[in-house]
Amino acid sequence: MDLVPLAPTEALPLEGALGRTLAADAVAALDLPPWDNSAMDGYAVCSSDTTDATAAAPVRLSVIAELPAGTEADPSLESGQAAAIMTGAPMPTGADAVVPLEDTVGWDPAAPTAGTALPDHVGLDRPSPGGKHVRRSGEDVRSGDRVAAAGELLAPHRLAAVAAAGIATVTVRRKPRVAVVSTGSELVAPGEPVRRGQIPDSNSLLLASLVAASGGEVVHRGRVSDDPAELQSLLDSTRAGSDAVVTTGGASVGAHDVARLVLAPHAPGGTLSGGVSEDPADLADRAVRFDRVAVQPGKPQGFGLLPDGRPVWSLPGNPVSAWVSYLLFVEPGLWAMQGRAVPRAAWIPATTDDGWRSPHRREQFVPVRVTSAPGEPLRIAQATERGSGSHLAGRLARATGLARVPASTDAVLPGDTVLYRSLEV
Ligand SMILES: Nc1nc2c(c(=O)[nH]1)N[C@H]1C(S)=C(S)[C@@H](COP(=O)(O)OP(=O)(O)OC[C@H]3O[C@@H](n4cnc5c(N)ncnc54)[C@H](O)[C@@H]3O)O[C@H]1N2
Ligand code: MOO
Repeated sequence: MDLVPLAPTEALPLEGALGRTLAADAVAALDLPPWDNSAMDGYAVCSSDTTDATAAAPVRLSVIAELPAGTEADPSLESGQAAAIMTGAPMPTGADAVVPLEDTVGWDPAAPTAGTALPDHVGLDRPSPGGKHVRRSGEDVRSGDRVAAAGELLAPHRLAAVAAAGIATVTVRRKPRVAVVSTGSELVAPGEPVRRGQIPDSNSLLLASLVAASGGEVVHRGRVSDDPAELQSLLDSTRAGSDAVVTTGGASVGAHDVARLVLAPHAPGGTLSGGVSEDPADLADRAVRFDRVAVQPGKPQGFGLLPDGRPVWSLPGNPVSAWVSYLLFVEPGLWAMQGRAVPRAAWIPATTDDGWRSPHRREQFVPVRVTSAPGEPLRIAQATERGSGSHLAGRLARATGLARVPASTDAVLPGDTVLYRSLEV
């Protein structure tokens, strides 16, 4: 993650900031609430007037005003007086408690409330302590307080909190601009007739959709053949307009594994292997490296910086492998580019209905679906019913998420607890 560059910042109106990450703290422009106000529809009163109220000897207060939400009026209450007040209306000077309508003498739940005349008097049959049903100015947020911190995602509820605090513009990270490329001479556009040897390219749609969900902007989505010149020319043509590149396919050890040949040209078997690197950085830690990582699926992985500085993730071509690899490696990378501090991924315990084998010393990720009814303890079952067969692109549609099995586990048995991440959103 240390290698990925932070996206530049920009100021945005709140309307366009959903899903962005704050690059600077959002600081309240107001006290919240801005003034003491009522938490109930009822009567604003002086609590000292109500101290002796009982059912046998109710207190009678004269009603001097009506205060709807939005009013600027501030009638000064004296002892013996009350003001009808609606939820959210400012407390009148002198009042320190609100008596809900339901707690007033003679209140009839069946009587119409709208359009009725203001009564002259209101009766109270119990004391109402000072502060009761009053929302204090500044009790939520004070002007100058931090409402949301740099690094936090502007999710709908956080965006609303920022708006509530009187802020109109936020400083956020620009969306990382990502080029998504499927590699493979066997790929055709979805819906095109396939001759023997060909398959529809599903990975570029998968990855572009995932990039958008991670807060990135897809500036290019396409496919190239296994001819290294095609991938190289795509890298060149997207250089100016993208901040990162994600490829699938050609990440393994085969003779035509184009991503590895082009992205790691100085590695053994690469297009420039045996030659002398002109750029010492190619040989340093920043260069793109291809490794076998201890996860299933998703073993062959490439990652590093291109000579132009763009991070590139080279994911395996098998569709389930591409999905899992994206979630493990690319999503955190795009979050890091947005300076996002708090990872959103939540893994929760679930009981599995079925069992399957898990590879020794590799953490396993299995497409699963929820089988429990809403409200029941969470249960899951394999979506593909054939382990994590990483080529089962069609059965992926049955999955609602992924289960995660630790590297130390060789077999999952029916009734075992595994970690589950929902991926329906
Ligand atoms: N000798 C070895 N062979 C393989 C190994 C290995 O370690 N040694 N690893 C296997 C594993 S595990 C994986 S995963 C794959 C990854 O290979 P590549 O990244 O080189 O992927 P490809 O060979 O290009 O494709 C694999 C598979 O996926 C299909 N595919 C590719 N792109 C797409 C796409 N855009 N949409 C849908 N399907 C796609 C492709 O047709 C292949 O069937 O390597 C194993 N081999
Ligand atoms: O790693 Mo491969 O992704 O197991 O199928």
